[in-house]
Amino acid sequence: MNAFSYRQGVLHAEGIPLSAIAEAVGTPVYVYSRAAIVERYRAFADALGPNALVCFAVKANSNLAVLQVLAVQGAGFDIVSGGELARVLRAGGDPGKVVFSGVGKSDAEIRAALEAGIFCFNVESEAELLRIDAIAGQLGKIAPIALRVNPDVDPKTHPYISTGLSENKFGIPIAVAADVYRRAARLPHIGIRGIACHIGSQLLDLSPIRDAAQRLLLLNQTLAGEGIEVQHLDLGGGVGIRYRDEVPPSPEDYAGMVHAALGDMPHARVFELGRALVGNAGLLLTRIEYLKQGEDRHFCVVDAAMNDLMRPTLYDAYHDILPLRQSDGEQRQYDVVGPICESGDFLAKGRRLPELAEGELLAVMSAGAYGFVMSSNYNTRPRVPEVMVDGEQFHVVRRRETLEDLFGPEEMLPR
Ligand SMILES: Cc1ncc(COP(=O)(O)O)c(C=O)c1O
Ligand SMILES: N[C@@H](CCCC[NH3+])C(=O)O
Repeated sequence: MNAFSYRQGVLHAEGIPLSAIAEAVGTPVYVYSRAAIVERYRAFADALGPNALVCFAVKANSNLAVLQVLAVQGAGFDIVSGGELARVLRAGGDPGKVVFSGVGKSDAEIRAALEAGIFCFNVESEAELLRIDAIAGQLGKIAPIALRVNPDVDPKTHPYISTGLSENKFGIPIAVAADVYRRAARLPHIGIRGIACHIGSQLLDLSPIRDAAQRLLLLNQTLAGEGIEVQHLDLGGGVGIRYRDEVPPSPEDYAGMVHAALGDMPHARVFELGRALVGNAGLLLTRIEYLKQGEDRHFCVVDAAMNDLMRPTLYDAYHDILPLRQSDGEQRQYDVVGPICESGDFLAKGRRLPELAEGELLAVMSAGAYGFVMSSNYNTRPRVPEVMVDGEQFHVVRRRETLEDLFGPEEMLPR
């Protein structure tokens, strides 16, 4: 399905013209499609089969309504902080389906996860393993763990979002992983459950994940030979989406790769998909404030900025920009920029668009993942609202911040 499409020349989110949302809620605003999220989750979960636990990587979009939609479908969750754990619990997610990744888990976060009864800690260093063992001991619990190994494969993606190379801070080098497992097996409050990895994000080629899976299998063989049995293999996330003209793997391609790599190993399979589930289920709606003629280019100044959507400036990422009204009129090249005082504040550069007018609405596409969650209050700009469309209806699932939300009396020194 296409959550966002032109109907009679007007861009809709499911059954609602986007202009109706802008009128009711104002701009900028993030708009998500419930049906699109459900469809993507179902496609992956069904293709991967009953032996799979598909965990949504909460970092991609932590809006409670998004988590709630996925929880109702039976999704698990991949979290990287106590804050994300709290969100999953608030949204009705099952703690028994939560995996906890991240290189810097604090005492308080480890304790909260043990108390909630999560499925598994993906442990990223030996020091962390010892700390989890000690805290589990204090609580009288056995902590379920997998080691997140760093398989040292090149995911062939943007260097900022690659995580599985030896130069990256993530995971335990695969060469020493067996040793750490041996030590883990002797710790009194650690229960070894799995082997995990995650090599990077926005992967368009599945062969690096297959290579990583093969390295996990070799490690599993070594461990099994010594009587250390794991019950699950966690291949992480990272499946890419189409932003422009990429051809990302389909859920069936992905499931096929997993089957080819793991064959009929009896182990449960865990996945940590973020972007692939929600990236194209969201957009950022913005209004044109001014059109401005530079010496050699047209600037289109919109009311959304790099603080609302950071990906273009941070990764030079491409996001399609669609005018709300379809037009086959003459095109021009625009730099679509925001109001922030940084030259890096752009949403698109040199983009061909039909001739634009002040006050017009634009949709910045593929903004459902790593959009709102990476926003900030830079330039004292309130965070924008989030809306969930459901057929012919929509719900405001996070209101726009007010200036009162942004500064409190505690900021002032005593007079
Ligand atoms: C440990 C871990 N799991 C899962 C993900 C989700 O990645 P993606 O949104 O690319 O599926 C990430 C982010 O790259 C991650 O760091
Ligand atoms: N924030 C990145 C993805 C990072 C993935 C987290 N490990 C993006 O927008 O593409």
